[in-house]
Amino acid sequence: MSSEKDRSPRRRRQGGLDFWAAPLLLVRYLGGRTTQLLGAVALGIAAGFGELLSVWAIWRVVVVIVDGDGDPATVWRHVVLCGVGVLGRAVAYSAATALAHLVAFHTIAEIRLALGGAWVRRPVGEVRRRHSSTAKTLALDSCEKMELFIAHVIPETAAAVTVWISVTVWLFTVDWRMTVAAVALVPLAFATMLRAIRSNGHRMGRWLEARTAMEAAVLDLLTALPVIRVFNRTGAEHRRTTDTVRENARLQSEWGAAFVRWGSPFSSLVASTVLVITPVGTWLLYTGDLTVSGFLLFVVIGPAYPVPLVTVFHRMVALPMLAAGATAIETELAEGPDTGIHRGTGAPARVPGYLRPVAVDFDSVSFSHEPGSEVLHNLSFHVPADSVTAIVGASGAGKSTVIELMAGFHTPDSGKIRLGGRAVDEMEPGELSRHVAAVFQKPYLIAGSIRDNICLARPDADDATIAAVAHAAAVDGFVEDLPEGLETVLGESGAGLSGGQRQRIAIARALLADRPVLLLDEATAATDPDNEAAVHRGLNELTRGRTVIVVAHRLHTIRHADNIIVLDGGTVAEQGTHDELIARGGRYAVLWGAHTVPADVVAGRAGTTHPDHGTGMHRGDQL
Ligand SMILES: Nc1ncnc2c1ncn2[C@@H]1O[C@H](COP(=O)(O)OP(=O)(O)OP(=O)(O)O)[C@@H](O)[C@H]1O
Repeated sequence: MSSEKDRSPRRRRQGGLDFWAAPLLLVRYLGGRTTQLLGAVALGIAAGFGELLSVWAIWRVVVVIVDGDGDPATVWRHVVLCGVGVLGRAVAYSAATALAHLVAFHTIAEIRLALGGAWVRRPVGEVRRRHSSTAKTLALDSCEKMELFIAHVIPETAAAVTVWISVTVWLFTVDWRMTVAAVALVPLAFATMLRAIRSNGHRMGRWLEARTAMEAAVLDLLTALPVIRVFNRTGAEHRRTTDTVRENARLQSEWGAAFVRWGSPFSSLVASTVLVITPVGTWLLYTGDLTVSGFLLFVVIGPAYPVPLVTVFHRMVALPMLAAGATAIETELAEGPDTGIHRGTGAPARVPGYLRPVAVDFDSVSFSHEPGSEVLHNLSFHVPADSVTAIVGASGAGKSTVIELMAGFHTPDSGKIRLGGRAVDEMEPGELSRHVAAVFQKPYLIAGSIRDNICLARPDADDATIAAVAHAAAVDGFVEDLPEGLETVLGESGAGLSGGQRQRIAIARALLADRPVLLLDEATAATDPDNEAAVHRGLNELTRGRTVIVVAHRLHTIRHADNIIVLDGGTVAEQGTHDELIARGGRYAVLWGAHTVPADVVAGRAGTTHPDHGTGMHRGDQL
């Protein structure tokens, strides 16, 4: 039965490459530029006819000299016509190329925006699972291939085919036998070219994968260079990169060998047209069925006029690569669920309680990052509005997963997450992010200035408000020392700032966002001692008057929390206040013991007796 799925990219490309992927992608993202594209095609055809006019004029000059009376006026008229043809071709070709490129750039921009939109809407967890080189291949390399298709293949093919057909018809009216001789080898030549293109079709998917793997390996090598050096893994990591580079070269050689096998006969066959024209023409001259000028026409034009087609076919060498890239883009745009939190059911965008602390509930939530390995099992807990709940547990217990689910990075496999009583998966687009702010262990910073980073959620914030949050988060302390102040443009991922400084920017950003629910995932773990007090001051300010869920390994930072949930293997092992849990002597007491003993050893040496050196989080006056 024919269904919607039958036309899906995956279905169409079964058994090889989907050569329709690029044209379909173009149609989808061409927008209102159809007229411009048709204009480029028309100008391309005009350029082809300009070239034809010049060749025809030269032939007429030859005819006048050989057959006619050699009238200088006629000769000059045709010389002028030849010039008009050459000039016309140059003008039309330039205009066609410029117009086609404009269309190409616009279309590629639309495709890139669509890819960006798809990644932004998709659950963060799903997008993060992929290596950034995959995104780079799709958004840069595969999109660039579309430029070749739109700006060159389309107008040039239209021009070449139109001119070839027109010239063939014209030559046919001059002498059909010579025309047959002139085109005799063309079908054979193009059959070999098609064979050459198809011979590599099945290799393109693998080549694309190999290229992506190579780029990923190079990126990994560069990113991890410091630890690779420190741990003396240079040889091993370099070998991994080398292997991917070699594999890429091997596939390219394979591709080249297969192409040459069929591509070379193509070039030879096209060049051999004159070998057919010459004996047939000589015979017809001998029998008196062809004039000398007619013979010259075929000898001059016969081998030359398929040349634009040859150029086009050489461009088509890239078609399998283009098809593979376009298919990958199409699959990326079609694939995967939109993040569940955007599937609204018509509820109002601003629920009652907006910007007031709301309760958070996990109601029998189960979740697996990978199919078959569930991380959270029927997890239920209640975080009252305007309270602080800490989630602790051994490494791998699922603490960060709880935070990521709460932030909407993933959708639960089953169960509900509720915010102020409303299920997150029934919220309107953007509603969850209007309620929730997060500060992670790694303070993700965007490319831009410190001000841009602080104002991420509220780009229109006024200077006084920015100054207030910068002060509360102790950002102003180090910003004042920077020559450009808040306008200082950060290097990649905040390069140039310490971990604590980056964290303070993240805290200022969350303060300015002013969300009623705050998620803190190991927000102080990477903070150096010099910055710790400042970061804690910022956090204490941030947690005031909000519903806070905090994940922490350093238990002394959360011992004043209203409720501590101890996770074990994706379920709640126990919960209560610090004192209650210590008194119970269960899992938390064991964790606390493990947490304090090594610290006491250090503290003992330093002459102190407690790990909390006064830097713990204190929520306003409560925590
Ligand atoms: N993106 C992911 N893909 C696959 N598995 C994952 C992913 N993230 C986490 N996991 C797995 O889920 C489980 C819970 O991980 P999670 O990071 O939530 O634990 P955690 O309690 O925060 O650990 P830690 O204290 O070490 O940060 C672990 O077994 C981990 O290997």
